[in-house]
Amino acid sequence: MAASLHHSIWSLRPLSSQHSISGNINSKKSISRIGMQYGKNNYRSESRRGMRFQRSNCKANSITDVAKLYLGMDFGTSGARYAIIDKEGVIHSEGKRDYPLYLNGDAVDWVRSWKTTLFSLLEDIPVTLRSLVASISIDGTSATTLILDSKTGEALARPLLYNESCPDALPIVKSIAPLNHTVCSGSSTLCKLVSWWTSSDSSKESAVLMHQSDWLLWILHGKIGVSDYNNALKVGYDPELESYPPWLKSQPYSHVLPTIQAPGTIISTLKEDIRTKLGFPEDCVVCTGTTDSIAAFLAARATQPGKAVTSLGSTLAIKLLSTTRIEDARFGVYSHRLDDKWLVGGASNTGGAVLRQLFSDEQLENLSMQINPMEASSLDYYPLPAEGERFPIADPKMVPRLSPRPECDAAYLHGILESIARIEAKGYALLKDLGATEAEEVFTAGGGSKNDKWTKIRERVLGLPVSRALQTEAAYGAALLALKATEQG
Ligand SMILES: Nc1ncnc2c1ncn2[C@@H]1O[C@H](COP(=O)(O)OP(=O)(O)O)[C@@H](O)[C@H]1O
Ligand SMILES: O=C(CO)[C@H](O)[C@H](O)COP(=O)(O)O
Repeated sequence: MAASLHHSIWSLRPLSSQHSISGNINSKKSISRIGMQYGKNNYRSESRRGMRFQRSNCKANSITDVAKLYLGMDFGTSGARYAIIDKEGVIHSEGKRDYPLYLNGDAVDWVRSWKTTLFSLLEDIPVTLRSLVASISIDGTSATTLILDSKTGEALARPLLYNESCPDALPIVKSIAPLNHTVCSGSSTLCKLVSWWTSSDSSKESAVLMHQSDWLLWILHGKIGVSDYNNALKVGYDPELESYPPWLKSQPYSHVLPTIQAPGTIISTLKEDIRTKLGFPEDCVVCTGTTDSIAAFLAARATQPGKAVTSLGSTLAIKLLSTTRIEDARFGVYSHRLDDKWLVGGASNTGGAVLRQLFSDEQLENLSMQINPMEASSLDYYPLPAEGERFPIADPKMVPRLSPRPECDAAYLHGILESIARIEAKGYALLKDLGATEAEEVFTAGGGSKNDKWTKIRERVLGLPVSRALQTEAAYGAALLALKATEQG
């Protein structure tokens, strides 16, 4: 790999040797260096301005003992979260917000929803902690694409989400990119850019492309058009060359591409007006982010090749630490850079979004209790929330398969969980077949990680040790990025 112009952001100090705790964790125990300990999260769910928010604050014995804190924010598929840690990785506060629904005609006004959520979460942070925050980072959903006017900051088109596809642009992208390159997928950021470029009649000379987390960070630091080499992978940036490849730089829209830094690179201080209004310190810096599933991997602190993290959120994203880089758009397989190694994997549209269409979280918990995870389900589904799949089958026309539905809901859920586990197993087998380091252990992040029965089903189907990561929230990984940025200076 080319000598890195980017500092090594991935050699995060392992803050603890233990990566996971098996079994169902319903509380986080942490004895910090300042003798602070907090047990079960005291989530208080309050309604404020009609939006549900949850906050958990550990009560520091002596807050003045904490020199500096680090804020990570995760803008996932169904909601956003924050985590505030100290340099030992002890959590001082966490919070969560569902996205408020704003409509712009028939379309969801995501720009307004995400911006509202950003400031709601910042305001949810206890004022006493805000004054100690030294650095902020944000992760977002990968390939969620915004195109803005770099002069005004106004959006030139509606955001295109991570799982939206622009098949119209695929033939053009395939004609310029290498065979089976990561961008050769309808849901790639480059397909979204080319689709806009070829169809929009808005002004193009001052356009700039940003990903969801880049855009949220821009609101905080004010330097438009800056991204990171994880988010930029799917627009065609080459993290090994540390540049856009010649076949992309020669395109008429190359001026729209953002400048790239390593994840966790300080961009600027927090904007004055936000800082003074919300009570953050003068030296609070904002740094580049990453994608949500990479932040989840960072949170798990898996550092050896063969270790993997499956993010069981609204989607199923798998990340395997490998010494070899692989990519094949025919199957939706690509490699993100992780210092001198590669995070190989892909993201399926299966996952929690399908479960949420059928069951409430409470029903999931109750029905799961009735499942015997050591018994294989004979039901064979391909659970998708809608038409389209990205990995391990890259088919934008793939239709969900969720029938026949048995009378018993517990049996139905068992079949769905087992079918999702089979997709996960197929994904890991595909990575091995394509030459990646073989998976030897899987940690789990995301909302599905709390389901102990599902963990056991997955362990049986994958034939590998599967456990819940010690930290299951991507926001924790983003906070580690913010911490790392300040250590790099
Ligand atoms: N007990 C459970 N078993 C399985 N899945 C669950 C359970 N509780 C919540 N989930 C799923 O977790 C998902 C939310 O996880 P989360 O990581 O917050 O998603 P995202 O960040 O992608 O929005 C929901 O789709 C929900 O169906
Ligand atoms: O499914 C998703 C949303 O949660 C994203 O696609 C996920 O971020 C996977 O993308 P990447 O592997 O680039 O992080």
